Amino acid sequence: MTTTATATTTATAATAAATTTARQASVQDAVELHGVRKVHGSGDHAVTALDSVSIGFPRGTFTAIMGPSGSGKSTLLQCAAGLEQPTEGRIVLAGVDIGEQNEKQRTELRREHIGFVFQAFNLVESLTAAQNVELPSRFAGRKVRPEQVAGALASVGLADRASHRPSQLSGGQQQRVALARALVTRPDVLFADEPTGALDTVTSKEVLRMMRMLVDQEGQTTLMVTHDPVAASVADVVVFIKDGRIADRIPLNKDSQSDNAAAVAAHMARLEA
Ligand SMILES: Nc1ncnc2c1ncn2[C@@H]1O[C@H](COP(=O)(O)OP(=O)(O)OP(=O)(O)O)[C@@H](O)[C@H]1O
Repeated sequence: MTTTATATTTATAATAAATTTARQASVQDAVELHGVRKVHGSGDHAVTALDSVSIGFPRGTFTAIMGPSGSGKSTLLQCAAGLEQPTEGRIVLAGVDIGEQNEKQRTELRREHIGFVFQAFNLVESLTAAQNVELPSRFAGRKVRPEQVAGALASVGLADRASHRPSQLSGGQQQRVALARALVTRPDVLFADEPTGALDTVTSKEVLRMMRMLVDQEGQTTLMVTHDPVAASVADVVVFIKDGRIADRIPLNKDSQSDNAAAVAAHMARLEA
C-alpha cells in the first residue's frame, strides 16, 4: 500500500521542500486538502468544523474517517467532494483546484469525478434497480449505455437483480444498488457517509466486502466516514479527526480485519477519553 505524503502548507512554510512534497502529492493523490478551514454559521453561532486540515488521499486506496460525534467527519467529506466550499484553504480533486472553478464548473467536476453514497439508500421505489442506477445521469443530461448500467450492477454482484424494485431487495442489496448508481460514471473518488449505518451486521459485511473488492479489483479510490470500527477495519488506513483537526492516521493490515477492528476501537476509545 502506498502511504500518503501529508502536505502541510502554511503561508510561512513555503519552503522548497514543502513545494516538492505538494507536487508529489498532486501526482499520486485523488483528493488533496491544503490548510482547509470550514466555519459553519456566523457571529455567536459560528462553529469551526474543520481547522487547518491538510491531507492527501492516494489513488486506489480505501480510507476510513473516524472521530467523535461532531468532530468534523461529514464536513470533511462534503468539502473534499466539492459539495461545500471551505472558508479557507484549497481542495484539489482529480487534479483540479475546486476554488478556481465557478459554480457551473464545480457541478460538472462533481458529475464527472465523484460518486456519493449515504446511510439512506435514496432509491426510487417505483423504479427498477437498473432504472435507479441510470436516473442521476439521465437527470444530468448524460447518456448512460445499458451495458454501463449492467456493468455497474455486475460490479456490485447484482447482475441478476436489474429488474427488481427496491422493495424486492434486501437492505444490503439496496445499498449495493446505490453503490452501482454512484459508480456507473466511473468516478475518480467514491465518497461514502456512514454507508452501513442503516444495515445489520450481516448485510453491512456484504456491502463492505463489495467496497473492498472495488478498491482491490478496480482501483476505486474510496473515502468512507463511519462510527463502526468493524466497518473501518476493511480500509487501508484510518484517519481520526478530533475537534476539526486530524488527530491521527493509522495504516491497517489488509489480512487481519479482526485485529484491525480491535486496534481501531482502542484508538477511538483513547480519542474519546
Ligand atoms: N450546516 C451547519 N450549520 C451549523 N453547524 C454545523 C453545520 N453542519 C455541521 N455543523 C457543526 O459542525 C461540527 C462538525 O459537524 P459534522 O457533521 O461535520 O461532524 P461529524 O463528525 O460528521 O458528526 P457526527 O458523527 O455526529 O455525524 C458540529 O459541531 C456540527 O454541529
